[in-house]
Amino acid sequence: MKLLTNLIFDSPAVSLFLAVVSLFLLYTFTKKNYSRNNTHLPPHPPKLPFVGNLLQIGSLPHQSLNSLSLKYGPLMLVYLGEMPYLIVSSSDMAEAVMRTYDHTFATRPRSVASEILLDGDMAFGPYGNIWRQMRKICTTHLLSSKNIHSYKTMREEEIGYMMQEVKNKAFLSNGVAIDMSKILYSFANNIICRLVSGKFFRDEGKSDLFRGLIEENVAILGAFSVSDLFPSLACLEGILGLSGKSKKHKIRWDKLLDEVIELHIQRRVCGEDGDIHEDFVDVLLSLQKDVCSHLSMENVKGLLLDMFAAGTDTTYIALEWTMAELLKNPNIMTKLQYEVRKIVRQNKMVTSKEVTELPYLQAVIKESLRLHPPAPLLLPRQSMEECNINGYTIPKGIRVLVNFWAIGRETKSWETPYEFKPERFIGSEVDYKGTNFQFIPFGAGRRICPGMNFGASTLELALANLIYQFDWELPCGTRTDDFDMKEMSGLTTKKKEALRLIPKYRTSIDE
Ligand code: HEM
Repeated sequence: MKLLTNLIFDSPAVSLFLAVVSLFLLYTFTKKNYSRNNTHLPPHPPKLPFVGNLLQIGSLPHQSLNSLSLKYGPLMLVYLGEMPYLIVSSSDMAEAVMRTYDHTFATRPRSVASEILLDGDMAFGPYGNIWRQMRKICTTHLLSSKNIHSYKTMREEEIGYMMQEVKNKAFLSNGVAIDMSKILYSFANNIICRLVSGKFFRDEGKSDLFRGLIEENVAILGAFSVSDLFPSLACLEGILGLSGKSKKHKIRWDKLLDEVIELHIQRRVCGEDGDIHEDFVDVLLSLQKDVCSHLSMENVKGLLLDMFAAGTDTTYIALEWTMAELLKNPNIMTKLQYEVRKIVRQNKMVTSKEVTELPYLQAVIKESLRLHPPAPLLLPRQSMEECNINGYTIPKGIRVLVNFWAIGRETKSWETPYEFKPERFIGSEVDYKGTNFQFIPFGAGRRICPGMNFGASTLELALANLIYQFDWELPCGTRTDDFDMKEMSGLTTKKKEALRLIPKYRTSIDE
């Protein structure tokens, strides 16, 4: 989540902005706020007028919020500009929000960018009938267990392409480290584009176009616009805010999605069927024809955009961190390679079926998601009515951030929480399905990630093949202790430095 601090310091309009801030300081002193009206609100750190607690939030908000919550408790208020946010930082409080009061917190706050870019979508859309209908389509027609199984061949094919790319780059680089972040990003991007639009995206130049648009999406959706945090400055949105950028970006998406949809319509009319399986565009177009369907073309495009935005970064980031942890912990890498190579003896590639027989691999992925959740603050929620949690009044309309990064490090749930120790998941019932609130990398409740099973299967198969087919080394001169594990802030949290590794292809699997 791009911080306002970034917004202020990066913006060319910084001076104008600060001048306006000073003028409004006086105004906000007199402005009524939640804390003066209600004494039962959760505690909050001391705040400055107008900017609230913004200056206490560093470039990695989940880490700053974790430090504040250790002082002010697992349910605290933080003022980001004029807007109060409820920060949830323990498994108990997460359970209260996402199970006990699941319905109360089932909606999402709208931001300037999501309002423009994702009008009619599901992931950032308000809770209600349209969301329910889209969610049903998503879980029964697009990402059901049956469908996920049917995407097996496509997933294996895309992993095959990635393996070939690593092999080629390893050959050409002649023992020099290659940029694995780039390769993993392309893989995650290709698999989501293929899932959503079939092979269309591979047409001339389209792959790069999709990639650029998705990257821009994540950047825009992860940034706060001025009026998101300072509603009293809404009049300055046009000059300082994100709305202009979001509108331009939306036009580019519309053009591309119209083209994808038109091509799918024509293909149906001509009776062509290039892909063995229907892709998401095909499914959504069929459903739209249903007389009972209230799915507008905006909803179809919104759902397609959701898949691109929610599926690409998360998958790539999870793979990037898992590989980084394995290189940092060579004993764990050896143990994992032993497990995979023992089961998979005959094949050139690990198959989806074989992955189900690899408990240590699954433990490694869970441990990586615990320490490095791709979405450390999940996606924001908003309360639809007032409620009472732990003796505190939670007002209607308040925005909520569940800090899973902090929950994954809670000492009451996790022994030596900062250590990468996959063994903790062996023989443990703790899973990410949304019922164990100490482990919710995919969220929980009615807004839980509908791509969880698809995402997890992709991670498992990709990782199994990466470590089955290759041995991996750090760049020459880098020791495991020096290996950079810093995070970079955004809607999702990737590695700050690109993951550069030396892959050594195991020629024995060709024999
Ligand atoms: C490692 C992979 C992934 C992770 C860690 C992840 C994580 C998340 C999280 C934390 C949320 C918010 C849940 C909440 O508010 O409780 C979410 C929502 C969502 N995710 Fe994922 N996700 C992943 C992969 C995917 C994939 C592959 C897709 C689609 C193909 C997807 C589609 C969505 C959608 C559409 C939502 C919004 C759901 C709603 O608001 O009803 N995700 N995801």
